[in-house]
Amino acid sequence: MTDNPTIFALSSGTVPSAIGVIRVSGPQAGAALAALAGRMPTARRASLARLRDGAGALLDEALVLWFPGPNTATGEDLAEMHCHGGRAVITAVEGALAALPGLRPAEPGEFTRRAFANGRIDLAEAEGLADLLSAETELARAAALANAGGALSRQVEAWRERVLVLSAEVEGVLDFSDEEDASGLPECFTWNIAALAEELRTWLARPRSERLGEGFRVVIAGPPNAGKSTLFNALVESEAAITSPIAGTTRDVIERTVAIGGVPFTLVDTAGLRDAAVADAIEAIGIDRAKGALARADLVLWLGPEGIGPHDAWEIAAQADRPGFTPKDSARFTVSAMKGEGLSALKTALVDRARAALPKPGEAALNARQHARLGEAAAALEAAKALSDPLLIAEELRRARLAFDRLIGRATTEDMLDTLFGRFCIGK
Ligand SMILES: Nc1nc2c(c(=O)[nH]1)N(C=O)[C@@H](CNc1ccc(C(=O)N[C@@H](CCC(=O)O)C(=O)O)cc1)CN2
Ligand SMILES: Nc1nc2c(ncn2[C@@H]2O[C@H](COP(=O)(O)OP(=O)(O)OP(=O)(O)O)[C@@H](O)[C@H]2O)c(=O)[nH]1
Ligand SMILES: [Mg+2]
Repeated sequence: MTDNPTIFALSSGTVPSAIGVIRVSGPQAGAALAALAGRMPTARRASLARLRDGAGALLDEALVLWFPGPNTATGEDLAEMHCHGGRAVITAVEGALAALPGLRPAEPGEFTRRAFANGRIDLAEAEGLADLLSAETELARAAALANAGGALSRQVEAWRERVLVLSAEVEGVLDFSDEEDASGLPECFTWNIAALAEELRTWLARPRSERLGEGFRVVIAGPPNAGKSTLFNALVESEAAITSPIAGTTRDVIERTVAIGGVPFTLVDTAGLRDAAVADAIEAIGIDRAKGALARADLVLWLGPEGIGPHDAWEIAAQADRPGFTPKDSARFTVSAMKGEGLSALKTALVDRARAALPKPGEAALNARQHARLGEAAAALEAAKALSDPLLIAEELRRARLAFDRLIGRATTEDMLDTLFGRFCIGK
């Protein structure tokens, strides 16, 4: 009981709310529920119960659930109390739980950590869950759910199996290496290693999952008064940037992360680019910052004269509603941010462009940690491919397998787990 305390926490977000779900996980979960509810509810069936503290005082009337382990979300005995979500209600129920022997409040991510410790989920699935909880867009949700549901883990298991088969072949050669007719490894062996390494390289080249949080970076640039901030405001659908007829209004780089068509974007407004000699000192700093932002863009929307923007920028003919506006042949889009004209075509094109650069919907994407481990596996396989000594090949295959194990958390360190589970909120 001391080395495995029973934990409890509010698992349903902020108070006050309509309903506050308090979860209890661990060996004392059943006893705790019985103590508060006055009886042991039927397993896996919702029922209404009066919750009372140790002195018999009524705390709340709540829906309660009892999930006996090990087939539960945490792999332990698990109880839930769906209380009224008022601050005092939650505090009172938590207080009654804390007074019971062997119970303590959960740390951030501790329920998920137990699910991992009990083999209910692996590391890649836990990371998927963390991403799912922080997903802000439809695309991020779909990618995180794929990983949380084990899409990446299953893929890694399949690769690991293939390496195991290859290892067995090498070991076979090693076992018989004393014999005279030891013919070495078959030709298809190297070919199989190469094919696997190639497959890993394809995965490594895919867009990374962090991109889903950061969004596709679109930088709006051009000379002063081109209508950059007005277009920026229209795209982020708020008056985030000041607009005015005075040239040099925007000085700072202004960023907003928004979802357009379920796809995450970071839109960036910049100071108008012009000769630093014409600009005042502050504006000149702004122009420097704008150049910095341009360097980090995934795509530039260029609102300036034809042909002098960044070479792969999209040229935008802005302020199309102005009297005397002359359409430009070179412009990819003609818009009036003020009248809202041409914006939907621009948005559609931006969504298409961003989708190509971001993880595909529902396709398992790699985060930085997973990418590093997979990179190690690929490097080991490429090394194995170049070797002829079976002993050395066996060693490289072991390295590849260790990298896969680390990827899905068969081999982990406490530090790594602290970092991952610290990402979760209390109650998850
Ligand atoms: N009320 C409530 N809602 C919730 C959760 C929760 O813990 N409580 N979850 C918390 O994350 C998520 C659902 N995740 C869950 C994962 C596994 C099991 C579970 O009991 N699994 C068993 C039995 C499955 C079954 O009945 O078919 C198993 O896998 O063996 C429950 C919830 C989201 N919604
Ligand atoms: N008629 C019309 N006026 C526009 C349009 N877009 C911008 N303007 C006007 O043009 C002026 C400059 O617009 P801004 O969006 O501030 O231009 P900017 O490119 O951000 O300028 P700086 O921040 O100084 O570099 C403002 O007076 C806007 O109201 C448009 O689509 N139609
Ligand atoms: Mg501006």
